Amino acid sequence: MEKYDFGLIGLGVMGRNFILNIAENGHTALGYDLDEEKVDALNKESKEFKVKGVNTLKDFISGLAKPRKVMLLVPAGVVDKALADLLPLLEKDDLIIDGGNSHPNDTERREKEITDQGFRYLGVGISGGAEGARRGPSMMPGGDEESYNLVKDIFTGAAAHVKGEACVTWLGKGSAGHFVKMVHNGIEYGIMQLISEVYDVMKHGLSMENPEMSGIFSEWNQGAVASFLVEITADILEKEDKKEGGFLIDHILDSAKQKGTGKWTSQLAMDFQAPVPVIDSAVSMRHLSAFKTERLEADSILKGPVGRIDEDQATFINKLEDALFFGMLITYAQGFELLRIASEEKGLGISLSKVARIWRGGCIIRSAMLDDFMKAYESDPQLPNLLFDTKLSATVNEKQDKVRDMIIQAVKAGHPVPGFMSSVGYFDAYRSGHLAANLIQAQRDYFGSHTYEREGEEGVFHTDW
Ligand SMILES: NC(=O)C1=CN([C@@H]2O[C@H](COP(=O)(O)OP(=O)(O)OC[C@H]3O[C@@H](n4cnc5c(N)ncnc54)[C@H](OP(=O)(O)O)[C@@H]3O)[C@@H](O)[C@H]2O)C=CC1
Ligand SMILES: O=C(CO)[C@H](O)[C@H](O)COP(=O)(O)O
Repeated sequence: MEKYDFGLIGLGVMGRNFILNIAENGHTALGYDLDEEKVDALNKESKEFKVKGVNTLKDFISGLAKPRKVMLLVPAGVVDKALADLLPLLEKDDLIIDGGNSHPNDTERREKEITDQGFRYLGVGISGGAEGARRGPSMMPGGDEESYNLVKDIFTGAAAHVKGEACVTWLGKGSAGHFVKMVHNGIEYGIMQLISEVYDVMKHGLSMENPEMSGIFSEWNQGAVASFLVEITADILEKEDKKEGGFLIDHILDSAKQKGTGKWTSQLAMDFQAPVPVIDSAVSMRHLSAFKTERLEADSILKGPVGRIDEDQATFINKLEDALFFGMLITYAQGFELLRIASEEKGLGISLSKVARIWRGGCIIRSAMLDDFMKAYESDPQLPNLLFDTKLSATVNEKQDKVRDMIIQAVKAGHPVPGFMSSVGYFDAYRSGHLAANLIQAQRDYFGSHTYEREGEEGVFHTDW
């Protein structure tokens, strides 16, 4: 019986597309899913590609060439169960790859448990949604490098390519891959929040119609903020609603769901004491959006302006574009700084230039800016923050006036722009040689005798206030 090169468990949105991508690149691949319909659907593809779907784990395992290479693409909550079913059927040196969005702490625990039993384990982040999985995602592998080399060719063929370079590279030990994917998603939350604030101000502050907004986003997608998320926003805004007429966007409930990766980013950033306020505010805004009933009630009690922006539309739109550039750059800067801090503390050895390189294509946060980030980290791998790069700092310095002005006008007119406010607040705090934390030290000592440090003196002090 023919043995297959690669096995995939979970033939849903990502798994089905990824297995076809692998097969299209000349590898034979075997798929398994609990859902028989998904297995049948895969078998319908077998005329075109060397793929096959099977209904039992036993057939799946016996059909794979040794050492087996098995990737899981199942929801985070069922990974342990899927592993418990799988492990008893495997043999020493078989490789298990978790390709889903797993929490980095879970990946570390699983890597230890699984390698202790003689198997190999990789935690690999994959980004790009259904289309990326099918045509070329960005892939973020972490774990033992020797194990990665077993699937390096398969992954390199499947990944997106930018300027001839594959958007995949081994990122570091342990949870490095899943940590990078988690931060990717945190940045994704931040940029989505900023774009939604722009949309809100355009719609309610400038009274713009959907096709007009779509046109602006399309135009922006040719410039400094060119990115996948800006591109799809242009598409979304012009989509008509087949059910009730008008535009689909106007029929969608203003209450966003989440699977949790943005929240994990904020939680772990807190653990590492890495400031990521744009991401935090994006996570909070998703929570606030879900308070629909409460918000409707508050709308009748809490009064404020919901007014027009009093500036010429073209001038204000130009400010919005610069604000989006500024906010996006700050969001990336926060994400990269979190990666730097966590990588150092955990000893993961993540190269930030490699991260920027593999995020340039295939993934949800791909954008024109990533080329500059890659160059910044290539010229100085020790860069503490992207804002220290000469070119990037000059750009934010130049754009900040327009961002401030945009925020002032949006706030005066009563439109919520917490993502942008967080980006400027972070920028102003980060560039402050003196923050007001001296007062916080004094207050802590006043109420709790926590002591304080003095400027230019060693040691700690306490005052009987
Ligand atoms: N969708 C996306 O855009 C992206 C998703 N991801 C991540 O990829 C992973 C997979 O996501 P996605 O493809 O969207 O999920 P789906 O829910 O679409 O697919 C998961 C599939 O796995 C099956 N499954 C669940 N448990 C088992 C098991 N023990 N054995 C075999 N099959 C099982 C499910 O079957 P059933 O439905 O019957 O339970 C389902 O068909 C997740 O971690 C997700 O966060 C990452 C990037 C993008
Ligand atoms: O990983 C992804 C994209 O990169 C997934 O689409 C993820 O599910 C998005 O996160 P959330 O559901 O929390 O919005």
